Amino acid sequence: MYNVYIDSGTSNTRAYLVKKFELIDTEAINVGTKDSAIAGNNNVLLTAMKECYDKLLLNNKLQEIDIVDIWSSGMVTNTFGITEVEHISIPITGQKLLDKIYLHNEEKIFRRELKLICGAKTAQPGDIIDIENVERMNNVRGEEIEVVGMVATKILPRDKKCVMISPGSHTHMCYVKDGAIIDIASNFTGELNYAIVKSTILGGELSEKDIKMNCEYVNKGYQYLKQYGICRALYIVHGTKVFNVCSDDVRSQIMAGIITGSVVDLLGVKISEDWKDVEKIIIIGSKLYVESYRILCEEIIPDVSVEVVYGYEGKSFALCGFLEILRLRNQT
Ligand SMILES: O=C(O)C(=O)C[C@@H](O)[C@H](O)CO
Repeated sequence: MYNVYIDSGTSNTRAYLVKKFELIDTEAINVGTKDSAIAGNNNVLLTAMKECYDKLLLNNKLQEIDIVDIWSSGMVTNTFGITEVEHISIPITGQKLLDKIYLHNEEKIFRRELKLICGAKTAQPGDIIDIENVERMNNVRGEEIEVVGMVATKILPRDKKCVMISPGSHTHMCYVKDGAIIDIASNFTGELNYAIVKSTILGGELSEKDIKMNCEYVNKGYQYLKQYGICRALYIVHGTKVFNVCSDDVRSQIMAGIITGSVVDLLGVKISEDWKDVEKIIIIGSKLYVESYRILCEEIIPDVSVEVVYGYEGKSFALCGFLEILRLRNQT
């Protein structure tokens, strides 16, 4: 009995073949909802998802009939994903995600039912969101299942109030209490970095690799941000090239300090105003730049312990979250 789980974000898609509760195989592709938003329709995303799915079947000598269910989480429920499904309101637990699974009959490419795991929002049912209050709204699609995985694996201890930070195309900070997400703060980060790298003069001045972060340069970027604001801070990065003061690697670390600094500054404000009882900050990610979050959390919020985790027993936290959903379903 096999399930396929497809975790698809803004920029990437990962598909997992699961037998009972065991991971059998995985496939990934650099296509996400951003690509359907740019294309103006979701064919590119669905085709990429199906390509991963077909490879899993082919590589494991399986047929369509062997797959009991196909599940998907992340940006697939965004307007530009598979089909738009409203977020679920906080508080969010694994059980709530399971209870609200959305069944979607995908007729274009998969031609079968998909079980969609919904995202989460801070707005409550019935809230009217307008230009006056939208700044107080936050939402995730994909990070909620990662939190479920982190709670299930005890990386987020149930008896501690934690902030989970998931750096990515967008960086969300989820405030987790008693194993449930009770608040979120959302930021536009990786996509900003990508746009700067792809479409500005800085593109030719920054390192193309994911490089090791050094606190001296990350802190420098943060200081520029604080002192001058984002526009001048970015110009200073350009200035280091004009006046030939440092290498592309150093510039990239300064740049990380600027973008990450803007997020961690917000975290500092949230902790001093709303999330006062936070005991631990846990950052997840597999790339080296994620260290910039640890460096700046230690700098800006020195009283709260911070840890970077890269997954659990070789599994992504989204997969751990999905396995937890399967377990919860088995119990009912
Ligand atoms: O809810 C949406 O539609 C989003 O755009 C959420 C997005 O920021 C993801 O959480 C990124 O991982």
